[in-house]
Amino acid sequence: MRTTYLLRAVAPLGGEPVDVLLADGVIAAMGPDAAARAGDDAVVVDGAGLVLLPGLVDLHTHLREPGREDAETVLTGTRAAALGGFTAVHAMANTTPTQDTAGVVEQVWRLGRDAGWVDVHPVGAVSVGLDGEHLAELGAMAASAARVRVFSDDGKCVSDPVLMRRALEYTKAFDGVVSQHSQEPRLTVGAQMHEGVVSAEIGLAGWPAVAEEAIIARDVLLAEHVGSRLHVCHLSTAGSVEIIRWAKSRGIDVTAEVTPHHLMLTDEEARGYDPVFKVNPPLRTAADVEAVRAGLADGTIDIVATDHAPHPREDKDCEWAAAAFGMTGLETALSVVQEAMVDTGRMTWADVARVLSTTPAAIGRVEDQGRPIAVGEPANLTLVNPSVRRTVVPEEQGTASANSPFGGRELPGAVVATFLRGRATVLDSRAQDDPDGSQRAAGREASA
Ligand SMILES: NC(=O)N[C@@H](CC(=O)O)C(=O)O
Ligand SMILES: [Zn+2]
Ligand SMILES: [Zn+2]
Repeated sequence: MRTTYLLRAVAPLGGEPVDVLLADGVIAAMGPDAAARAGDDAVVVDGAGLVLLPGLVDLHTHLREPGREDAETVLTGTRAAALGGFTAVHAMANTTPTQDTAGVVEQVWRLGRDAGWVDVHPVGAVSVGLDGEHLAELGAMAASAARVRVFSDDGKCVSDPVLMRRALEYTKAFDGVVSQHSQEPRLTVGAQMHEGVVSAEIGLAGWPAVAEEAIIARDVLLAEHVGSRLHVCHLSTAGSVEIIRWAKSRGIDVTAEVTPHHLMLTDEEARGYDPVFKVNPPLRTAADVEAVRAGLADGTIDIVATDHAPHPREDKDCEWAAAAFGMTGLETALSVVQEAMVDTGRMTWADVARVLSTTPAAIGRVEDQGRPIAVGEPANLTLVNPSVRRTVVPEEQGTASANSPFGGRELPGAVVATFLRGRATVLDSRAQDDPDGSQRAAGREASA
């Protein structure tokens, strides 16, 4: 028997409070009907003051399995995702072995299904072993059980324009999209942080904005020439926002993402030489932060994606130059977006639903996520309390790694509950462990 939930007086997209009944994996009723139809055994959630959002969808997560289970596994990473309010994640391809064949993407997809915390959509590599030279079997990954639609060599740039052109051409056949990590490799040899005043003062090799912008400019022109769609990963500079704005005004089919950390943090953080702030692309200037916030608010930037990049202690607790690039983000993303965009009056909760759920689902061609909050829709939902503040303690998070750049900071908002097809993966802000997997199995049957 599956649990039903009566959410009392929750505010869909921050609007008027209403009762919502979740039963049999779907939104069964809304309004006065909901309480009337709830049975005596329904679990009642007091939702006064809480915002109900469609379950969040991340287009850019590193789950690290297979190969770096010391940093994260599909199980720990997807539990972290559920705690962050996500109901689906796209798992990046830079695993070991690389997610460049139907076999490997199916393995990751199965691990995600068996874990049951969120839906896992593996990203397929563009090139074999991310070698940047040989096109991977994109069609076989698309046709596999994992139904791959997003392809990326993320971590590395598809810098060869001929390979990029071929990938853009091939993905058209199955409505896929190439998600580019825009980093001109020759302009960033040995780069450690944003190239600017701070890098000059503290003596770290710079990663110039033009290394990102040159690739984005090239790729939007290639996408126009080939007539295919393009997605730009973790855009980080004011110039990149300008190029995307221009491309969209020309009718080029391009979408772009920004990470929570690029919406909040600047290169000033590097002054303490703490590698927790070392990331690709690097934290930029305050002017860049303002530009990406403006770009997200006006729709030039389509989505927020976490680029959750867990690393074990030994790869981060070392000198800056030796440390790995990347920071965790699944469990702070919504709070950072609230602080940077909602509490500043630049976006509404409906906008948050668009940039963290509806549009990422659309870009990834995920049909049962990012849906309207309406009767009959699958109950993939997130319940948020925007009125609380909490201090981030990386060691207490669900992720297996502690490299959060927000450790020790106070952020607004908390995920109270996450529902995946009507089943609570998170309730009272706690992960709902289900050791025998019975509820998860029930959820799967209902969704099949
Ligand atoms: N963002 C990062 O700094 N690191 C990512 C790779 C990537 O997203 O480019 C990782 O895999 O660790
Ligand atoms: Zn990247
Ligand atoms: Zn990444």
